[in-house]
Amino acid sequence: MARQCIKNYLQENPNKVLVMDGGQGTELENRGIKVANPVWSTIPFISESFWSDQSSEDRKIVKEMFNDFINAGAEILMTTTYQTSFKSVSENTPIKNTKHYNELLNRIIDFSRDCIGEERYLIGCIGSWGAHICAEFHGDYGEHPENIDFYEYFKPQLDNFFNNNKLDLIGFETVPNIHELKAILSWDEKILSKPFYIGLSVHENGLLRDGTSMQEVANLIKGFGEKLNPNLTLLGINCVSYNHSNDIIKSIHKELPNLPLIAYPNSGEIYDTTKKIWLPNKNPIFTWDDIVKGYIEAGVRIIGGCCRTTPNDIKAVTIAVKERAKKYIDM
Ligand code: MET
Ligand SMILES: [Zn+2]
Repeated sequence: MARQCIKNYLQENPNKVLVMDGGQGTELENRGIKVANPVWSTIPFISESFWSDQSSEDRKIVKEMFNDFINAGAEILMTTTYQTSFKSVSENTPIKNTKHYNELLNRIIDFSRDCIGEERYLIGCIGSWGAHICAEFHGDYGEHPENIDFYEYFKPQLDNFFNNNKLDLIGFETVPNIHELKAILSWDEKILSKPFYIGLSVHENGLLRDGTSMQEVANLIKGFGEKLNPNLTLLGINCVSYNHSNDIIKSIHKELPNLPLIAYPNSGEIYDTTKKIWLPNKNPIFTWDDIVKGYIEAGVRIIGGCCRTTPNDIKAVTIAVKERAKKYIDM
């Protein structure tokens, strides 16, 4: 059965909350893929044996990851293309021209679609501009972020993703800088020609990583008025602190009460950039049930997990979402 356009689906089913998958990059790492390189979780797809050898170990690992997220309840899953911009790929792999780049993206999308089946939604994941220089968690884009040609950077991936019918939704992830947000919002329906969302990278203190308040973010969006691209389907947060994510979501909902939201926080563990290890979340004051409850009350329509969240986390999200749905029906 053909999938309904996700924007229409969300509008026609106002009480439905979709469960998303978890942090693929870190999950592939957990399963033995060495992702520590500039193209990160794209790495398994770069090797020719992934495509030529049906029994390749990496192929099995990626497939099993998708499978485990689906078994945990995920209804909408992502391509593992966070670090797959043309710039990152062409500077760090043998793929140097747009023809080969498009072949790579098409292969990844075909493979991901095969893994998740026809009935589930597939998100084409695009890491922020800052991702290619590891700036997505501080948002410092240099002295003149207003002069960065964001469109030139994103164009090859946008041209591919927005024209590929196997993708239902495009996700701009971990956007930490207001100039980048402004640029994405300025692209019209000809460029961003199908449903998309923007996942903001927000600090524990509630500000965008570059220091912009959520009120300023909202004013920027409201300022577009009628000119806002109608394909902007959801706004939200990803890879933000698990413990603080409810407050952040509430602050966005307060400013933009009519915009559907998406939220997928990280596991709450802290990455020690010096030692390059994840430190435990010493203070897990909330359960997924608390988190999901708060999200749904604040207009969140898609809930999943980002870095270091596993199929077990997604299982907990699924249970919490189902519990909420039951309560809603009982009311
Ligand atoms: C640094 S946030 C990364 C998000 C990405 N979707 C992943 O987990 O693979
Ligand atoms: Zn993440």
